[in-house]
Amino acid sequence: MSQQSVVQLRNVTKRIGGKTIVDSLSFDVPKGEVFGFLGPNGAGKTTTIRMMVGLISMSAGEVLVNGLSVNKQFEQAMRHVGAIVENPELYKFLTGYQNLIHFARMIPGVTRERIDEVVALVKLENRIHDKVKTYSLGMRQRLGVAQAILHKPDVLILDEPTNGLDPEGIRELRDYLRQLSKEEGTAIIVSSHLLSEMELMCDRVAVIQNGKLVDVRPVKDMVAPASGALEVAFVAEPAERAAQVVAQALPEASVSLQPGGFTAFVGYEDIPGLIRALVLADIRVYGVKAASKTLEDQFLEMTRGGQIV
Ligand SMILES: Nc1ncnc2c1ncn2[C@@H]1O[C@H](COP(=O)(O)OP(=O)(O)OP(=O)(O)O)[C@@H](O)[C@H]1O
Repeated sequence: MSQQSVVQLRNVTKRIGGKTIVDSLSFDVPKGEVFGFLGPNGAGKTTTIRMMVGLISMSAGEVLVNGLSVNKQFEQAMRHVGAIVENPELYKFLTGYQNLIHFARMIPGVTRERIDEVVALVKLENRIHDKVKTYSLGMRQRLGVAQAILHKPDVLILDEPTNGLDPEGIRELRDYLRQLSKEEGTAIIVSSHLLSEMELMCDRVAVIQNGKLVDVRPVKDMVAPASGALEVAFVAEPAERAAQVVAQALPEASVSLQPGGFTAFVGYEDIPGLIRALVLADIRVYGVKAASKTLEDQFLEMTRGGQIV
């Protein structure tokens, strides 16, 4: 992944009626990254996104898109941005394809080939010539994304894109957003209050609460600690002897006995060897699973007491 930043937020602040709703947010999003903007309801995600796309003004700070200031060079900056902030505007009595042709007319240089390309990217080939009124919510949203990326933006910004989608729709969204970041190098910023989705969809996540940035971290660091050691729970009998076998095989594993088994801090690559050592020592192994904190646990800790929906 290139480290070139497509989007830069510098101390972005929004005050409304003496209340600070977004408080000096700063982060960078590089090319090709899927970046999650995670926070409980009312944290300030939508307000931040609205400032990023120039729908509302900032009280202080700056947003740069490819180095262009959203404040001072709005039109040039927006040429590199695709966004769905409110529901995408679609003509329900036209087909998906007719909708795309309509929007393409407003953007110089969009060819029929590009339209076919975006239709394939969002996997609407089979239904693109049907009327939008027959589309499911997920399909409408895909058409919205197709429309937002017609001009090959360097960044695509989606506010709560999974809202109202069923699990299948969420999985599809995740797949084509990943593909878009990979194939077109598009930086993607998605907001959500749903942790499990961010974990699967994003490379990095920024956690925001009460308008403040609590943390920005690669998802893989949230799932596995930086040392590479995972806390793994073994269900094994007899537990005491099992714990001894592991402690002998891996003295640094800090094994602790639990009812019906034990937990140990081990490298991912150590797990098969440990299972083998246990089996060779005639230990009955019933289960092995990661016991590291989930992203959800960490998020709850970070936003202690925040309203999570
Ligand atoms: N125009 C406004 N006037 C007063 N308060 C506002 C205004 N716009 C937003 N707020 C407040 O700012 C806070 C942040 O709102 P925002 O919609 O950005 O949060 P969010 O993180 O997107 O939440 P949600 O997930 O509920 O959309 C909320 O407390 C909201 O009530």
